[in-house]
Amino acid sequence: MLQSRRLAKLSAYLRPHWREAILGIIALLTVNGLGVYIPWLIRGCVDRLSTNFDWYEILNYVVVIFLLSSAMWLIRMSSRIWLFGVGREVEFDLKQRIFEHLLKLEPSYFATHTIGDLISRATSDVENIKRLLGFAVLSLANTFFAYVLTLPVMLAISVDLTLASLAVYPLMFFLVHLFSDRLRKQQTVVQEQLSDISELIQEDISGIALIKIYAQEENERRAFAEKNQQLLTANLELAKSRNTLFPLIGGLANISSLVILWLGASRIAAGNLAVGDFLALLIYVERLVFPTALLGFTITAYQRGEVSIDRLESILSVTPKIQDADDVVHLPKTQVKGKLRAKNFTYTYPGATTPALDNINFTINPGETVAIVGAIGSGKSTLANALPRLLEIEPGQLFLDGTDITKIALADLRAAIAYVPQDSFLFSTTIRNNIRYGDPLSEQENVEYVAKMAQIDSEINNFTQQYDTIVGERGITLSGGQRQRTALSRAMLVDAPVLILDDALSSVDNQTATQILKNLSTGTVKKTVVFITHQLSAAAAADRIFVMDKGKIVQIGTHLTLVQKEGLYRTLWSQHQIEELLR
Ligand SMILES: Nc1ncnc2c1ncn2[C@@H]1O[C@H](COP(=O)(O)OP(=O)(O)OP(=O)(O)O)[C@@H](O)[C@H]1O
Repeated sequence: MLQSRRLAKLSAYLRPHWREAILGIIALLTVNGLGVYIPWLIRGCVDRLSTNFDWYEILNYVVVIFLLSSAMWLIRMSSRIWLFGVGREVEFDLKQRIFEHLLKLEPSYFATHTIGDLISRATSDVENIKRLLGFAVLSLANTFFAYVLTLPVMLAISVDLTLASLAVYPLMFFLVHLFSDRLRKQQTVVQEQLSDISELIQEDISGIALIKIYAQEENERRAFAEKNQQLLTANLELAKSRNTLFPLIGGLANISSLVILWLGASRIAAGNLAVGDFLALLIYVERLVFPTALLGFTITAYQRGEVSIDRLESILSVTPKIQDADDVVHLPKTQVKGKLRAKNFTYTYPGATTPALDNINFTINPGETVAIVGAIGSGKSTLANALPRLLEIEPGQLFLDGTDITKIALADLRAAIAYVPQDSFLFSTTIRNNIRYGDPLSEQENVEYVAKMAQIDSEINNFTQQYDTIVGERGITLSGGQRQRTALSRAMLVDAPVLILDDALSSVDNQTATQILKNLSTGTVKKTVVFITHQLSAAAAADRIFVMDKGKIVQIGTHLTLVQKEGLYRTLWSQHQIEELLR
């Protein structure tokens, strides 16, 4: 069952390249046909030697054999180019498919799958499938044709000598069968250990500062040594099985030649076998030795590929949970006014026992700036993630301009809602390209305009390379506040009618944050701004404030009305004032 599913997958990978595959297989068939015909000619030539022969005839044989051998060489080369080419094409397709598929998956998928493991699957597993479809297919087809074409001719020459020479084959196939299960299991372990190591390297490099601060180098070194040791053990086990099986196959295949040599020689001596037949049989058996001995490597390439198919398919078979509904509604950004509404909105994270958001109700009017404040873990980020559907939510709970957001085409919804998350991720490219990420062709004046609105323009101009400064892993490191304001500029450039800032100004001082918020609410067409924050003095400038506690909105009002009332907001405000005084 599993096997047939894998074969179905393999043929699906091959389908777009069937022409090259067929050409390669036909070329292999031709090569093997010639490989059988040439010894047949040699046989005739040798038999002529034992009768009265003329040199002209022998020369003819030599020329024909030379020409056929040259043709065989050319066709074999073409078969390799076609079949290895198919492997490379499939490698290209798979890498592209995996990447595109990963882009479609929801963020929660990446919370449960490590980057190291995904990278290992997209590289070394794809490489194994390339080898399966290049080398293993070529080798299997070659072995198959070698046997199918050679055996009938051998049998035609001598049935009993042929059967005697093949007497060791059942033993050989039995050995292959015996080892194949073990090899496959050992291969799976090696591939899993490889993923584990990639994961560890990736995580340790990302967390290098933490390792140093907590002086955990020795522990991490030990953890790595342990995983590395496990990989070594798994590799050695696999090598032991392979190194037992492969020489055995090669050795047994060679016994066939010895059998022909021994029995054939005694028959020639007895006058029961022509020298030409003997020579042809010897060449034919030799022809079979190489593909048979190669069978071990072919099996390895095949099994590695099989394990890798399973590992890749486990990614490719994941259906994106968040996708366009069947009755999708298109809502172009230019038509969106920016009204947001939540109706009895409840959200529980998968596996959680209590909801992160519990029966939330609100309406945010177009152009309104709403600050969301509350204790840590009260559900603010969950709400911010739910609005652009970064979380999988049930229909009928959240609405944009009166339309259920689960019905709005994802591309339209996300074009209408610009979102700046808590972690302001920047790509390793120039500040300009980071800012115009959502609109790569945007003019410099627009880039500068949004940078001014986000209060980062003057700092960028102080860098020697200004907007051409490279940031991120391959460039300079911006301060937390600079990163946040660059990320905010990026969100502002796409000019979406709704802007969600999830604690996106936490590293910016209160005064600058308040100024930025004011800048956001100016302009001809006012954006709807949802400003999640712990900075209460910046929140105070908002049109309204939602106060959240334990997954619920417990208060709604302006700063002035809320401070006058008994409740969580007043407590938070008092704390904030004390903190400001103590600064
Ligand atoms: N991926 C997740 N899986 C399970 N539970 C989660 C997940 N993310 C958040 N939670 C839980 O949901 C609740 C709300 O979290 P959320 O991040 O929305 O709070 P928040 O108000 O934004 O907090 P903060 O002010 O610290 O950013 C918390 O109890 C949190 O532990």
